[in-house]
Amino acid sequence: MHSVHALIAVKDLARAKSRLAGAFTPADRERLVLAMLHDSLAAARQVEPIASLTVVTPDSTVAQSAHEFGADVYPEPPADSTDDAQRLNDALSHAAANLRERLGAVDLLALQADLPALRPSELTAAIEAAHEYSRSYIVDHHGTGTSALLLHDPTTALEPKFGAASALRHAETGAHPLAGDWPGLRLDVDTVEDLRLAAKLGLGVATRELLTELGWPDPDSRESSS
Ligand SMILES: Nc1nc2c(ncn2[C@@H]2O[C@H](COP(=O)(O)OP(=O)(O)OP(=O)(O)O)[C@@H](O)[C@H]2O)c(=O)[nH]1
Ligand SMILES: C=C(OP(=O)(O)O)C(=O)O
Repeated sequence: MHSVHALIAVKDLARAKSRLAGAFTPADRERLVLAMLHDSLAAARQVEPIASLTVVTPDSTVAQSAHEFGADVYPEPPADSTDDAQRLNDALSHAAANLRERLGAVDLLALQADLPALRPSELTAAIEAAHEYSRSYIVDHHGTGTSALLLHDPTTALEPKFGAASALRHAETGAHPLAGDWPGLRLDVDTVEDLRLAAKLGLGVATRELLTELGWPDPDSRESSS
């Protein structure tokens, strides 16, 4: 069984999921970010090859929740850049380098934190498929983003290229796109439409319970989506 160490990045809660600002109050949006993180971690924890789970974040509330959800925390060093994607990629690179300094040239997985419909079986299959390639990635459901980047090469760095058009940027830097019928693994939630799709697919417990408590989706949005 190949083992892999997983990294999950989450930015400051106050700035997170800005594309959901029209649908949720700031406090509810923060709860939703934590619920989706919880479900992503809960699914990842059931994946046998995942030897450790580390949440990379500058936010103390996220860090506390990550500990409660059974993950390790890598406190993000002060940012060198004001560019969001650059900050995210720098944070992941630092955390990846730190893991390899401590543990040797272990296999790595950078996984999105907003995968509330993720199934452990999908991630297990993806990790198995990734063993064929030195660096590989999973294209998101839009076909343009990346829901996970996997590194199985002791001599190469993770070189994360998350952000706009990251699927293309991962391809351009030599990573291999993994093929597989993994709808939950590909469904990163950034918009209300994504959330509806994830609800149709089947949400994890934390996100489902929160949305039920918030009365979401409201009757109007249900009508407009049918
Ligand atoms: N640790 C860390 N995580 C980040 C940073 N920027 C983004 N992320 C995380 O990376 C993932 C993708 O980020 P984005 O798409 O930029 O932000 P988002 O919060 O998902 O959504 P929007 O605000 O709507 O763009 C999310 O899990 C973010 O929390 C950062 O500077 N540091
Ligand atoms: C950062 C990314 O995701 P999103 O902006 O969709 O959360 C990405 O796909 O690289």
